[in-house]
Amino acid sequence: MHDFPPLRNDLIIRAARGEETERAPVWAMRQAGRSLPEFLKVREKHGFFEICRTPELATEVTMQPIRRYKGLLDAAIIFSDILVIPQAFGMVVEMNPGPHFPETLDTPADIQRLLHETVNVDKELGYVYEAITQTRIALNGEVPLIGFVGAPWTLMAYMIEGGGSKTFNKSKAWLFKYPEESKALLNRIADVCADHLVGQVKAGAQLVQVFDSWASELSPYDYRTFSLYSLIRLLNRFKSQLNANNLPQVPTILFAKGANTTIADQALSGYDVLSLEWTIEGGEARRIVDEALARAGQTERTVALQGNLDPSVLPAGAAATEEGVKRMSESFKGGLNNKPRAWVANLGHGVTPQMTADDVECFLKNVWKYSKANAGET
Ligand SMILES: Cc1c2[nH]c(c1CCC(=O)O)Cc1[nH]c(c(CCC(=O)O)c1C)Cc1[nH]c(c(CCC(=O)O)c1C)Cc1[nH]c(c(C)c1CCC(=O)O)C2
Repeated sequence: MHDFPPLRNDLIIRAARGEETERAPVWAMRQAGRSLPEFLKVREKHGFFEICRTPELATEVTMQPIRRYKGLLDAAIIFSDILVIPQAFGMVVEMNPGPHFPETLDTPADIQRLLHETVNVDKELGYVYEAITQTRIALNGEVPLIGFVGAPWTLMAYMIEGGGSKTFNKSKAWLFKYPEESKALLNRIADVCADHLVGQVKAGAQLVQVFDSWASELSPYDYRTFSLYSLIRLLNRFKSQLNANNLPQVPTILFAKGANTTIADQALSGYDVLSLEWTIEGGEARRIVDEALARAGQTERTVALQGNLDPSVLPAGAAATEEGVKRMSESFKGGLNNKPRAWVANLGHGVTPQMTADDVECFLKNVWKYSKANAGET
């Protein structure tokens, strides 16, 4: 491990560990990206994956929102993509403008086409670790740095569909026609994802998030059987390798987008924080999580929650954003004396190019205003 400057803001780490905080820590998924004119400027000259693979550029765009929203953000997230894992397996992924795989996995026989049986993450993804180390130096202890990976199911779906999909017909056909081969593929992806997260922690990541963007496509049974099963394998391997390498057990966040019917199962999966889409209220999710923990006898554990304002509220303007943040804060608070407990404020999904930087700043300022203890009380 490198010697980095001491951390001056550990609010998100305390919330992720289940503590009450004086106000809710806040960041925004995709806070770096096309809502920022300074990002678009870098993008004029450099390709998307070129930025990911050039540590100086990745560091620069990771730092852009930290600089712009001076003091308002409680975390940075490393600029990279979930699709670096299929690339590490040897698949070609283009960004034009969405992700596109010229060659997809059509049947289990195609798995042989994956160049690597296992992936040496240091060799294939060392550029991410270099970017993380450079970003930690640039952050100078201002806020923690989040590392991330895609979830095995979401990555498998991309590798089979070749890009986004409305129906997920091809990837679901795999699950139902070739369940054993699908599980084997999910396991293989999970192991590489775990290794990639370990590499990120070794390089300086202080929390990690797993993005299961296509979680809501599966029935509760299939989510448990295929996705959550591989997410638990990923987590167990990650934690045991951190131990084996004398690395800190950093907080883990699971974003199973829209998978609201399996929140109780997610609560028992071992992740420290569950990130929610806007299709469930914070208070309702808290009740489900706490009941699941009580039923399982895990009363000493707290599972924190993250989220979950509908991102579409932001472009609707300052009044709508203030009203949305106020309602969100009321729903997620619940600590003693009206303090936020075990809550990381965020959007329910990422910042989009439809938002301006001012829209995002308005969101952040309102979280500061309404998530404070006693805010909004008369
Ligand atoms: C599904 C997914 C992907 N990538 C990611 C996910 C999970 C989150 C989610 O559900 O949105 C994760 C991701 N992608 C990116 C980050 C960077 C860190 C951050 O959050 O600021 C993160 C955490 C940069 C990016 N990844 C991408 C961009 C925009 C591309 C560009 O600059 O041209 C950025 C800033 C491209 C990308 N990458 C991906 C898609 C579907 C797209 C195109 C969609 C879009 O246009 O927004 C795959």
